[in-house]
Amino acid sequence: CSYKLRNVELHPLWQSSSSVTGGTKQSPIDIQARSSVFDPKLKPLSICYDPTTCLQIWNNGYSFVVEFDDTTENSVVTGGPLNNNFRLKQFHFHWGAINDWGSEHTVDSKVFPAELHLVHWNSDLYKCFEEAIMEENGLAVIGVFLKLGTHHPELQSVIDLFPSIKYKDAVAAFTYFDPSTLMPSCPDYWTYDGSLTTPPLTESVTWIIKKKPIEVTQNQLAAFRSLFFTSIGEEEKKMVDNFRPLQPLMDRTVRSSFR
Ligand SMILES: NS(=O)(=O)c1ccc(Cc2ccc([N+](=O)[O-])cc2)cc1
Ligand SMILES: [Zn+2]
Repeated sequence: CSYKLRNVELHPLWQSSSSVTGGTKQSPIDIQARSSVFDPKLKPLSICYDPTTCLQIWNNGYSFVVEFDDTTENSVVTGGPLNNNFRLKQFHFHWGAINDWGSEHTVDSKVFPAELHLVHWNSDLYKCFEEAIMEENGLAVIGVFLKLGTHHPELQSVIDLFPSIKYKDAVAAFTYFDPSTLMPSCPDYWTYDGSLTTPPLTESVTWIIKKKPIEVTQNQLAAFRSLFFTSIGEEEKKMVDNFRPLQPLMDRTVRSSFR
C-alpha cells in the first residue's frame, strides 16, 4: 500500500531542513489533481538533449548524480511554463528503503518508490548554475515518478556504473547518455513555483512534474539501495530515504497542461 505513513528517521541533511523559517514556496508538495488548474496557455515542453554532453556520474553523499557539460546550449529545455532557455546541469534521484515510499512529490497522497529530477538553470538570465541556484526563476527541475513494472534498459546503463560509485565522493566517467530516454512519452505535466529540496532550499525552482511515471523493476530499485551515504572506510550507512518531507502549499496554485 503506497498510502503508508513515511515514519522513517531522516538523514541528518533533511532533519534540519524539514522546514525553512519564512519559506512560503517550499518543495516538495502533495499535488492534488482535482485542485490543479488547467492552463490552456501552457505550451508543450521543448526538450533537446545532446547525449555527448554527458560527463560523469558520482556519489555526492545525498544521491547519485549524472552531470552534463553546461558550457553550451546543446542540452536545453524551454517552452511549457518556461519563458527562458534552461541548460541541463545534472540529474539525480530520491528513493526509499522499501517500495512503499521514496518519492518527494506525491499525487493525491500517493507515494511512488522513487523520483527522478532533471535539473536545469536559466542561461538567459544567469552566468552559471551556482548563481542561478540562488535567484528567482533560476532553475527548472523536471520531476518523473518511478513505479514498479517492466525493466528499464536505459536506466540500467546508469545502474551498471553503481559498483564504481558505491561510496561518497566516488566519480566514474559516463560520456554518452540521453536523459530523455528516462522520460515518459506522455506530454502531460503539472507545474508550480517551489524550491530546492536539499540545502540551500532556495525558492528558485519552476517545478515541472510529469503526470505519467516510468516503469522499473524491483531489482533496479534495489540497486539504488546498494549505494552508501558514507565515504569509504567510514561506518557504512545505506543510501535510502533521501527524500525531504512534504511542505505546505501555502498561497500557491498548481497548474496542469492537460484537462
Ligand atoms: N532535489 S532538487 O531540488 O532537484 C535539487 C536540485 C539541485 C541540487 C544541486 C545543488 C544545489 C545546491 C548546491 N549548492 O548550493 O552548492 C549544489 C548542488 C540539489 C537539489
Ligand atoms: Zn532532487
